[in-house]
Formats: sequence, C-alpha cells, structure tokens
Amino acid sequence: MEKSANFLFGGTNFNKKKFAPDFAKFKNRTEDDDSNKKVSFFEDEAEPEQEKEKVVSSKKRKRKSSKSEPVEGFDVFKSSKKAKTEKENTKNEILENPQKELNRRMERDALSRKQYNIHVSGNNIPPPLKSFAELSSRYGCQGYILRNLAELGFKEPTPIQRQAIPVLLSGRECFACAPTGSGKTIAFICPMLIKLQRPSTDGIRAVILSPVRELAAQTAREGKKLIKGSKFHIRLMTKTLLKTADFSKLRCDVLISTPMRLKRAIKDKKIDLSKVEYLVLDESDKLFEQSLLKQIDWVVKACSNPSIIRSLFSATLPDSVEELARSIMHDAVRVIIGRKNTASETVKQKLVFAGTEEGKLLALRQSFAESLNPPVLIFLQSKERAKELYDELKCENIRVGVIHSDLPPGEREKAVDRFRAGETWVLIATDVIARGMDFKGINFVINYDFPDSASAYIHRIGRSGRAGRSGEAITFYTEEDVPFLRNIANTMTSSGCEVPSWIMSLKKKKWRKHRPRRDSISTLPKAD
Ligand SMILES: Nc1ncnc2c1ncn2[C@@H]1O[C@H](COP(=O)(O)OP(=O)(O)OP(=O)(O)O)[C@@H](O)[C@H]1O
Repeated sequence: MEKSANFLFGGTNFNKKKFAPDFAKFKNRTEDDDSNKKVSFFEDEAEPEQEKEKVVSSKKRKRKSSKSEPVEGFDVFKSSKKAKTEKENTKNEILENPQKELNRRMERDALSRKQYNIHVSGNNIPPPLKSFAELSSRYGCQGYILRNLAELGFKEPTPIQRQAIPVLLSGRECFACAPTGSGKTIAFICPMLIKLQRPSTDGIRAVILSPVRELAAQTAREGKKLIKGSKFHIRLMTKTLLKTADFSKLRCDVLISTPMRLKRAIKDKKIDLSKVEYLVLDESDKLFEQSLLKQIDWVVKACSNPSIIRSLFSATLPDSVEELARSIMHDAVRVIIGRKNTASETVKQKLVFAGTEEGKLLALRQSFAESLNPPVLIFLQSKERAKELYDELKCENIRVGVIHSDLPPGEREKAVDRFRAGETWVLIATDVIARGMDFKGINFVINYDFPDSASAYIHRIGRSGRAGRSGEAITFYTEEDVPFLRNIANTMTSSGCEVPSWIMSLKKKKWRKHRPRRDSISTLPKAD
C-alpha cells in the first residue's frame, strides 16, 4: 500500500506544513466570507456548501414565510431556526478545531474506501461518491445524466465509479485499474459529460481512444445511452467519417476512435484537437504496446490544450505502463480497485489438460454435449486456428459464429451483433475481442488455446462474470503449455480459485508471446 494511502488510514500523523494552505481556508473561514463560499477544504466536498446552500434557501424561505402564515403543521421558522443553531454549532466546532474535522472526514473517507476496496495514492484526493445522487448535490450534474443512469438500471456507483468520477471532476489526471466488468466506461464518460456541461460548436472537446474498432463502437453506444435527452454529439470515428467528414463543420463534442484512424485524420490535417479538454485511454496497457505507441504519440501531441485532463483505464496496469503514465501526466491520482492485475472474482476458473489437439476438440465436443450453456465465447491464438475450429463446428447443429482480423469490417460487426442478439450461441474469436467487449450474460469462456500472457488471460475470462454476475472459464492446456501454467496459476489463486499444488510448485516462466506452433485442428479430409 502506498505510504500516502497508509496515511489516509492512519489519520494521526497529519502533516500541518504540507496542508497549511488548506488549513488557512478553515482559519479565516467566516459565514459570509465569499472567498470560502466557492471552495471548501475538500474542493468538491459540498457538505458545508450544501448546508450553506440550504441555509441560503431557508433564508429565502424565511423571507417568503415572514409575509405569509407558516405552513400548516410545519413551522418553517422553527425548523430553520433550530437547524440554523445546529449549523452554527457545527460551524463553530469546525472553526475551533479544523484538525479534528479534517481527521473526521479523512477517517470517513478511508472507511468508505476500505468498504469498496478502493486504494488511492496522490495528493488531495477527493472523497469517494456515496451515491449517484451526489453527482447532483456535490457537482450540480445535469438531470438527464441521473435520469439515464437510473434508466440503465444502475442503482449505485461501482467502486471504480465511486472514486474515479470525483477525481476526474476535481480536474485531476488519473490512472485507474479495476476488474473486468466493473463499470470503467461509465467511470470516464460520466465525469466528462458533467465537466463539458453543455454541447458546443467549438469543435472536439473530448477524445476516447480504444484499441479496437469493436470496443470503440461499443463505447460510443454506451455514451449515447448516457447523453439521451441532451444535445451532445458523440461521434465514432468510422472509415466513412474519416474519409468524408469535414471536421471543421461537424458537430462533435466527444470523439471515440481507434489510434490508427485518429492518427490518420491528424496526419491528413483533417482534424483539430487543440481544444480537447479530456483524453481517455481505455485499455491503456494495450494502447501503450509497441505496435500502437507511435499512434498514441501522435494523438497525445495533437491534444495540445495545456489544461487537458488525461486518464488511463484498464483491468491490467503493468508497472511499466504506470511509469509511462506518470511521465506524461501531471500530479496524477492512482486508483486501484481490489488488487492490481487480478481476474474478476466472479469468474469460476478451471484448467483442463487436453493432451493433444484431437483431445481438445474431443473435450470441447463433450462439454457441448453435456451442457452447452450459451452464450459461449471461445478464444484461439490465431485467426487461422479460429477459422479451422469454425469449419469444424459450423457443420454441427450449434449456432456458431467467428470473428478475427481477416474478416472484412462489415463481417466483424455482423458477427458481434449476431452474438449480442442471440442469433449465434457460440462465438469463436481471436484476442481481437478479448478486451472490453461487454456481452450481456456470457456464461462460459473457453480458452481453447492457452493465452499468451497473464493480462490476456484476465481480459479473456473477463468477458464473463460482468457487472457482478457470475461466470465460468475453462482453459485447455497441452504439454507445450505446461511451463506457462504457473503464470496464470497466480492470477487464478489471487481471484480465489483452487489450483492443484503440483502447478503451484512449478517455476514461473518469463512470459514471452506464448503462441507455440500447434497441430491443425481440422479433422475434415483435406481437399486435394
Ligand atoms: N453502476 C453500475 N451498476 C450496475 N451495472 C453497471 C454499472 N456501471 C456499469 N454497469 C454495467 O456493467 C457492465 C460492465 O461495464 P463496462 O463494460 O464499463 O466494464 P469495464 O470495467 O469497462 O470492463 P472491461 O475491463 O472488460 O472493459 C456493463 O454491462 C454496464 O452496463
């Protein structure tokens, strides 16, 4: 646990020098001092503000009721006088002993973080949200957002939303690691909309980067659900938009894109990102991989607004990416939910020795025969192998689809839509959709081929067990995979799964892209 986070739990070794300016706010705090009206110690903690807000409105109410009779059975005067005295006492208490007040609040926040397994580090971190209602009381968020959150059935914020939203609303940069399926999308879209306040014709003010187009499309869809009832424009950078749009005239508040497409638009000088106030890198560790780094660099440089707020989100955040994040971000807040780089605890995980490729196909057919519990996602290590398995299964009476990067874009989209709509029950895939894709109620993920890294394992199985639902994952392994078992064994045990002791006794092997050459899956007679 970071030292500063320990300090939050301690609450005793409070460093007055370090927080002197904040102390000052309390010292000269007087009831009518306007300079304090806007800013309390906790920038966005509106408790005294709220009380002040209520005091102001009750004063207004008092003015109104001094002319008219008190409301039947409810004497506005008395309650406001009593409430006022109480508030006076609280305020005097705060003035007399800001330290005690400070500690009280910090302990309260530390308890709330402990309850939701929120670990933070950084300076002056705002308290976590207690509820979505606080978005309005603390931040004056527009009504349509609360209505849409309720319409989506979200009763209360998830842990990552509780902490990342206040951090971003307080104008801080942030890198966050939270389990798969824990609501990171809302955690970055919601504060963005609140801070942008209203639609504008000033051009693009927020950018969200996703590593693959399917995830970008999904994020755009989720964002559009949240802006319902407003006049915001959220745009997905499609091939057509890239080719045909005149971005200088296009109404676009939030642009969602893959790095490749956005870099193309920047390079062709078709787009102006100088007014971007928010840049979100979703699945950030994937975006920082060597293959995408150059494109990310183009985007980060094009977003030249000096007061830009950047944030990184992922279920896996290797130390190398953290270091990189710290190097490009300013005074960033680190938010970790649970333990970093662990699989979701809602997914029951199993390892199955399949011996050979024939053994795998047999085991798969057997599990389907016993209990095909769709929807099922099956991951393989390459598009060739995905095609082979698809050819094997498509002749059987299970509705199977396939998605990989060789498919034309339209086909990729159709494969995802058919799976979402339940037209296909089994989707055979490569890692192109291992991250971020949110299919409701995936019961089963099958790693037909062993994942090539611990993070690939976490993201693949994280397609199930989302939003608190339970899920299941089976990972087939053969002799070639045995040396790598230990690497995912830690991920399994840290998310509460049993692993045979012989596997735990294996030596950990340094991960390199583990994609061994495997025998062909196909049992169909080869065409001569
Ligand atoms: N506050 C909430 N309450 C209930 N469900 C929520 C809440 N916020 C988001 N969800 C739902 O949780 C599911 C997962 O959300 P999301 O896709 O944002 O997860 P994620 O953390 O980004 O996952 P991944 O790491 O796989 O990308 C979605 O179906 C979303 O609608």
